[in-house]
Amino acid sequence: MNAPADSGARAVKRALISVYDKSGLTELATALHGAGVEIVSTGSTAKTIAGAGVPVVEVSELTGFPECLEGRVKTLHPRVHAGILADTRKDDHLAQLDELGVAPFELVVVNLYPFTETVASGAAPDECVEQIDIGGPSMVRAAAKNHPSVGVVVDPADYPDAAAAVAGGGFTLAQRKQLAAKAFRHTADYDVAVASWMTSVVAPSEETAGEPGATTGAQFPVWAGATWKRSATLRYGENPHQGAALYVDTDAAPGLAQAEQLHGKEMSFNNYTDGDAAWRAAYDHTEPAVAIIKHANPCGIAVGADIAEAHRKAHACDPVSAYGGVIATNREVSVEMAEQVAEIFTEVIIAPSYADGAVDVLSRKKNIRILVAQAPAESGIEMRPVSGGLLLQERDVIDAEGDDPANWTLATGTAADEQTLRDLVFAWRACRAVKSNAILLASDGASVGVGMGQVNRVDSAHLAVNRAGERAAGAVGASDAFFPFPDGLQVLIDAGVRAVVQPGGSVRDNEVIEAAKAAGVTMYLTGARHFAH
Ligand SMILES: NC(=O)c1ncn([C@@H]2O[C@H](COP(=O)(O)O)[C@@H](O)[C@H]2O)c1NC=O
Repeated sequence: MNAPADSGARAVKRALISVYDKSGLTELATALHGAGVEIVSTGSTAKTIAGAGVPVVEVSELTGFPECLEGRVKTLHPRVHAGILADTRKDDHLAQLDELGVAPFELVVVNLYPFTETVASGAAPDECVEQIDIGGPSMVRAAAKNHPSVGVVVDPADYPDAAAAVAGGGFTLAQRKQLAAKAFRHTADYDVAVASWMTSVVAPSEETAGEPGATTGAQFPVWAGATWKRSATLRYGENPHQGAALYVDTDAAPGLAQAEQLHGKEMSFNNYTDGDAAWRAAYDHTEPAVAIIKHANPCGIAVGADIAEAHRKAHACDPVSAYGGVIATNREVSVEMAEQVAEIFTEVIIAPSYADGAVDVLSRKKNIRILVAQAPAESGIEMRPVSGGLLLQERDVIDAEGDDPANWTLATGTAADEQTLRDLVFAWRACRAVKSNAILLASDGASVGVGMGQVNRVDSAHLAVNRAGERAAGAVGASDAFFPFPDGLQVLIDAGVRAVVQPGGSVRDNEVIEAAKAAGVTMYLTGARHFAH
């Protein structure tokens, strides 16, 4: 590959190579040597190169100073850094190099000590500290700053292109800029990992609120850093006039953002937000469960003896709204379920896996997006931007004391029989996925009416009852937060709901409980709340 004359290409005569990850190293060194490049290198990198029969100059020969302090000082020397940082477009820099007897480097190849991997392995703090690379980032940053004169390579995947560029007359200026930007991203990722660990683990702030589940300095450090990598540009955002892209958190456990798409049109912005809500809602249940989501709210959630049954029950909740929905399952999609879904216009289906033949059945619909994803994180910190800042909170998971029916208080009515209690537990879990104010009516392990996103609980109750129709009579109900007045509950009572679960905690709990009592409705108080905004 010959660089065009006006491309700013600079012939590579001398390369500095210092890499922890030795993959592809001998091939690169061989290619550089073949192109007439002199190679200078550190300790074990030099040994690997020499072992491949490629001539190499040890960096200690260049500096006249031994690598010392267990490798803490190898390349941190003016003879190295002057060679990297000289702006060879400038005559006075070249003259100074001459005076100092330093030759410039046109190529720097570095990758860093595996700090993140060492921390993840559970290594002791001293060992982690030893894996904080100092000399490597210094060279990378120096070379990236000096990209008008130097090419910098930090990723073994780029070696073949680098070798080709060198053989073709050197990197173009455009290539050196791209490489420099990648190099600064590499050191930025690295520094964020080190700074996060230092802040959260080595020197956490002392404040603790003391309450169970309360905010502590360790959960919410004085500084929070993360880096995101763009993994897709999207056709548009929430609306067609908004541009949008998908980024993946380089340190987080994989989730929907890393899902593999097996079939269908490109995922849209709204597919991702609905998909995330569906994915999480399905995994709020331990039995085979299906959640069907529209605009981040469930139009059907159900559990079943198998996934096909769960899907039938979830779909039956609100077939009108399920049209064009996003479906998620917490179990493998069976062929039986696939046949059912194939009959319904569905935007996206997300599952942990698909039985043999299920994808073929689903793919009969050209556009349905079929995704395989890893189970969502069971806990962790979630972020929400607000103007001028960011809110961080612990993820709301179904594991609070109040989510276990053993800890519920029977406020009034007869204790629920086994099936009723199962339905109450299901309704309570399903309600977590509904935007507040949330009222969810359920029967036989399936939602039958969902009221969501209203600014008062009475309207949510009306919505749930209207959607349930005749199915409200005999159903159970869950409310994501307490009834502030008896009015919302009364709507459910009037529709024939026979048992209700709610957090309790209103100053008017007595009035609410009295209304249930007067109607002969069983009411459990959980003491836990599941607002979702
Ligand atoms: N301290 C230094 O002067 C220094 N110079 C280069 N390194 C790192 O040493 C590693 C390569 O060492 P070796 O060639 O010995 O395997 C590279 O990951 C490089 O980033 C250094 N190590 C850590 O800071």
